[in-house]
Amino acid sequence: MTAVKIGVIGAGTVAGGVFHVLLRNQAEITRRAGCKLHIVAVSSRTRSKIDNLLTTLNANDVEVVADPFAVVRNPNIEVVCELIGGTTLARELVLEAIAHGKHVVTANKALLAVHGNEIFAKAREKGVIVAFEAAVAGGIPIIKAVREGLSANRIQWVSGIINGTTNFILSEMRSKGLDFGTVLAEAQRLGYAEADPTFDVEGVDAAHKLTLLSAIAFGIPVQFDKAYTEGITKLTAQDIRYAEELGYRIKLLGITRRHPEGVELRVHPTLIPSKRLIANVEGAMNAVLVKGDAVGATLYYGAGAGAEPTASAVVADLVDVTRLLNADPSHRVPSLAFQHDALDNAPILPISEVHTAYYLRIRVADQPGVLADITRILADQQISLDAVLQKEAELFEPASQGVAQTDLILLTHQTQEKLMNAALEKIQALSSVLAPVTRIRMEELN
Ligand SMILES: NC(=O)c1ccc[n+]([C@@H]2O[C@H](COP(=O)([O-])OP(=O)(O)OC[C@H]3O[C@@H](n4cnc5c(N)ncnc54)[C@H](O)[C@@H]3O)[C@@H](O)[C@H]2O)c1
Ligand SMILES: N[C@@H](CCO)C(=O)O
Ligand code: NA
Repeated sequence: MTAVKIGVIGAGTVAGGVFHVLLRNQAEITRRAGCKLHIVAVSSRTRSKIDNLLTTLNANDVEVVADPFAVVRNPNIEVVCELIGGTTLARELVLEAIAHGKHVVTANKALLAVHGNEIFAKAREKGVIVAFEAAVAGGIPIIKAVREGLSANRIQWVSGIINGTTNFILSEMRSKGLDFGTVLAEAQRLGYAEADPTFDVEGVDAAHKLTLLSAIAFGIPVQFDKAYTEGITKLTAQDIRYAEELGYRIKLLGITRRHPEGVELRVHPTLIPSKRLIANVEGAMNAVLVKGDAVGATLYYGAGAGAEPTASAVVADLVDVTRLLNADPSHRVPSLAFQHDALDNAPILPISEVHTAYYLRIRVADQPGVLADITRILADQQISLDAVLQKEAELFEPASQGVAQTDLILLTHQTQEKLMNAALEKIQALSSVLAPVTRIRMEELN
């Protein structure tokens, strides 16, 4: 075999990166793969941009087609690279490619988090590979690390910054004092954001990736519908500042942890001690901590979004597929790391069952007894405090009759979320509590 024939679907940010990386490093990649990786066709909705790219790269032998089904049904193509995103057309195309006996490489975490069980099952039936390194933490080879490098371990938990857009937004808000909208627009311009950026800022993209990480870490089916998902849109500059004063950074963290009674699967803003390495991951960079019983804690860091970092993972998968083209399917690494008939049916725990510590910001009337009322309610739920901070009193607007108000910041020890919910309901009902209580979860990550 002198070349493996690849069809690319989509001609956006990641596809552009794939063309650049593959053509620039063609000789080096061929030496690794054992034969040339040849893109024979690309499907694009529009012509001018892809034509310009191919001309610039002197890749005039690549056929440009409008219909993506012409790629997946092309008998000449052995590997389909799905880079359009979304879960409807992408699902049809990937299933059609598999039905035609083609291997698939995809960067599409939404597709696999939602339809992964179906897609992996069909791929197994047809004896083809569905590779997805680019779908989680962009260029960081985290899928390979967890699925292959840590296969001796009983993995205890995985926790990570796995959305570049939100990490970029939080970093820029904290360090430059920029507002949310300005930074989001910049993340979109830089090609980090999803086609629908609410997937980024509401934590959905991170939950897609966490679902895949959880599946390969614990050998469970993908269960995105059971993930707890909270984004960064309600975070205020004030909370970012208070956290900083207390020695913490706020990051959008994905956390999946195994317990005897089930698996935690949650994405939410999280206070992390500033001294932790992961708290200092800035911009669109990602970092994933994986704790195994034998290896201990391991940390993987790198670019989580952007054209060429993501292309790095896509092309690595293309090399893997090429090396395995003639291998017996039973010798391949299983899609979800564990043998398909050995998956665990451990339940995903509802967020109300999760144990964590909390940062609470409570806007109160600055009068005697308020703190005592709040701490009594917390004590009634067996919640103990780690720290209390009272900000300087300020005056209400004139309409509020000049009542002094202040922010109480409380850091609690670990408790169960349902106990905290019960306490917060009572705290919120106090007449001295003047605004909705802000609650942000905290993790020590050790
Ligand atoms: N941008 C990143 O940093 C990044 C990183 C990791 C994974 N991903 C994933 O990679 C995939 C592609 O992302 P992107 O950033 O390149 O997106 P993009 O919007 O830049 O590109 C998507 C391409 O698909 C094409 N497309 C969309 N719908 C189509 C349709 N119905 N028919 C034909 N073409 C269609 C678009 O025209 C565009 O060319 C997504 O699944 C995304 O989640 C992106
Ligand atoms: N929108 C995603 C792209 C990488 O998956 C992010 O910002 O992380
Ligand atoms: Na990756």
